[in-house]
Amino acid sequence: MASFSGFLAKAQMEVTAANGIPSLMDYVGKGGLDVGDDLVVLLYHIQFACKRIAALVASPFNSALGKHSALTGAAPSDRDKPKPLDIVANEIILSALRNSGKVSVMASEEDDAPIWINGDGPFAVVLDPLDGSRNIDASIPTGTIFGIYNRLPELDNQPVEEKALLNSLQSGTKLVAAGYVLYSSATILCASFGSGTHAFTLDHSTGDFILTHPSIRIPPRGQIYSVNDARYFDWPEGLKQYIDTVRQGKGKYPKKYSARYICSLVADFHRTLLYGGIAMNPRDHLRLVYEANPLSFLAEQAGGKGSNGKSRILSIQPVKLHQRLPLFLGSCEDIDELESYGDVQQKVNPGYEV
Ligand SMILES: O=P(O)(O)OC[C@H]1O[C@](O)(COP(=O)(O)O)[C@@H](O)[C@@H]1O
Repeated sequence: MASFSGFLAKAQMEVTAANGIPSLMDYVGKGGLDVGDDLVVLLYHIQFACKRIAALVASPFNSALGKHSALTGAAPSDRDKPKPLDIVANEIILSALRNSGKVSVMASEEDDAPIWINGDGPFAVVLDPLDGSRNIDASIPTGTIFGIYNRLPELDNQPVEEKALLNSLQSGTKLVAAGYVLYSSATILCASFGSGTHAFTLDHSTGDFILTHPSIRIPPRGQIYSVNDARYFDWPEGLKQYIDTVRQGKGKYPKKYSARYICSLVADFHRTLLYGGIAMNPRDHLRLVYEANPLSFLAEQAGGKGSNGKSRILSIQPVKLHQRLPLFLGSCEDIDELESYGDVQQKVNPGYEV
């Protein structure tokens, strides 16, 4: 007799096929967006790596792994040292990118310098393999963020270190594709290839990412601000005034705003993409190359904005791989209103190491 889960899987496959709902791989392939064979192969390997990471994050053994601090040399109180799962995730993605044969260089939050992989690979990939990993022990959502650039052929004859770095420091305006994978109650892969932002939910019964949110549009206005407001007293006057104004319903949108803050960038951004509002970190904390740029690309492709509080994130030329900056992502009208307060970047950061 067929098992219930087998029955469920078959029924779901029939429903998806009957409704013509494509999987990620169908969607990007020749019958869909047709993003090109090289990018399809790369995406196949990235999504495969992220399914492995999703399984690890949800594993009953992930916290046991976390206790082996000898693996990383990190003392438990050392807030910014990579946790073991960050490292495992990094290795999983590196191996997937190598296996794809499509990547010349990978630049990751977990590595001091970019890793040169294969001079023939058509793409450079920047990534944060597991953001928010300090949340894992409490089963709070985490995420992988990635950005994909074309390799710059004019650098091919440069020394390896130099071409690895310069390929990784391309302006966000040159992104070919970007995405994130949210590991939460559902595992969601959200990506853009330069024609809209689309999200796919992992169907655990078939192992496919299924298109669940085609052509996402961020509402032009949200009613939510997302920030760590324990730092209120370190904020500049402009940011204090903006938050005080919208939470009293005295802003351009005459409704009282609500606060939501998960403290996990991918999760806070995902909610903002769907519901609108602003996800922000006003201090110099988040990274331009592999956090702010990919997420700003997704925000813009969904009709929203990514700003450092003064200007467009994608137009900032990176000068260092691990460069940090204030980040404001979300609804167009909310970001415009916030920027009109002028002074919204937190310059001081007393009491916090990073
Ligand atoms: O401490 P803050 O300012 O609230 O910053 C929280 C942010 O830091 C992050 O945890 C990333 O920081 P790490 O790279 O140090 O893990 C984000 O996921 C989150 O949005």
